[in-house]
Amino acid sequence: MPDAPQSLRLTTPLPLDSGGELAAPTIAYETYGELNADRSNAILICHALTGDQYVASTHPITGKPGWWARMVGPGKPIDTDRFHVICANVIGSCLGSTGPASVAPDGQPYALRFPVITVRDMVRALVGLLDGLGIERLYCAIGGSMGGMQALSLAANWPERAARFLLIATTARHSAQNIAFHEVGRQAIMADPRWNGGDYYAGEAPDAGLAVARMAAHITYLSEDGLTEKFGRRLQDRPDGTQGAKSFGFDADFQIESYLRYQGNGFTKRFDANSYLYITRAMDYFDLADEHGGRLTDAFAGTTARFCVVSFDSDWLYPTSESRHMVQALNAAGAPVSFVELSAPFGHDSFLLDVPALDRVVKGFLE
Ligand SMILES: CC(=O)SCCNC(=O)CCNC(=O)[C@H](O)C(C)(C)COP(=O)(O)OP(=O)(O)OC[C@H]1O[C@@H](n2cnc3c(N)ncnc32)[C@H](O)[C@@H]1OP(=O)(O)O
Ligand SMILES: N[C@@H](CCO)C(=O)O
Repeated sequence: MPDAPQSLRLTTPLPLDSGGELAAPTIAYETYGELNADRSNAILICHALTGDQYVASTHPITGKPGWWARMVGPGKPIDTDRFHVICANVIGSCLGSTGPASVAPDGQPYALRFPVITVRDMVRALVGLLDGLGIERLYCAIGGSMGGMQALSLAANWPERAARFLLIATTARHSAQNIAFHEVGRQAIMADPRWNGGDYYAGEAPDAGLAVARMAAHITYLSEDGLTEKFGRRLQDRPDGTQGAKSFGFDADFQIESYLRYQGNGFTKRFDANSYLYITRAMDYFDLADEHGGRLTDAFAGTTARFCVVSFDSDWLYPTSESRHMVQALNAAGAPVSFVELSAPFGHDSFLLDVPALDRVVKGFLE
């Protein structure tokens, strides 16, 4: 079991890549397992776009198990009998860390007055959290998807803060295709009249736009084979009990339509539309080579850490070629790095699902 929900307020303003700063942001986090006497067994898990700090504990809104409960816990690949696990909600999000829905110093929600942040800004806040917790050097920093971007950013900008980095289903640079999908989602939110220029906290939220954004994004987290296997062209049972019949209208005739509507609507219950805008923007801006003078290798110059890079053969969002690119850069920087492409049918979200080979890789790397 985790400790009670925890948060830490940074005591100084957080400088941002945009040139601005965030006044004393709050970082909400969860911990699992005991920190040992010499503080050498801490693992930081960084979450993906819509993830949160509830990595292995019940989500306070959905009531569902933590998003990596299969991976984190006593005797699990990230073994909390051995490691002290920390997982924090990124700034810009909406599960307790400071974000656009938070109250600004003037007493009103930030909304679009919240500054545009980068992945490096998120990590700067995480480093502030580690400082506050008195953890100088992590045993390992781990992340999938945007979590992997954070781990990469930590490796590049604060290399002394971790001895190992485990990067899963991620990339060192957001591609044009990924920026394009994010832009579709943002436009769906902004086209919802309830979005109201981001100023909706006193009224109804732009759930219709946010649901469409999630539906479009969710497709990118899956794979064609996975969709065919799970739904194919099968028809959805209708609310009136009719089975296997087309409506000759625009109901959710196909199971995949029904599924996407369900995922889209469910998402609006646990996520803030403005946070979605800010976090997707941070991901789009992520380009580690560009941050380090144009050569990815230079981002890792002088690192003494060990790296493990994992990709999935069905992930077309962050394909294996992007992982290879990271591995080549790490090799060129002289870093010890192991790399594996795992076979799994679930697309990008494979890192969240039942892929026993991933469990073995994670456990093996931590040993
Ligand atoms: C670090 C992080 O990334 S944290 C964020 C990760 N979490 C999320 O993304 C949460 C939302 N996403 C999901 O649930 C993702 O699909 C996953 C990857 C996490 C889970 O995948 P799976 O276990 O394969 O579940 P699946 O995608 O099939 O969804 C199951 C749900 O869809 C519903 N569903 C399945 N078929 C249909 C259908 N035809 N019509 C309507 N609903 C359907 C199921 O009833 C189930 O509902 P429930 O979640 O309320 O129990
Ligand atoms: N499905 C996960 C991973 C996206 O990269 C999320 O919603 O955060």
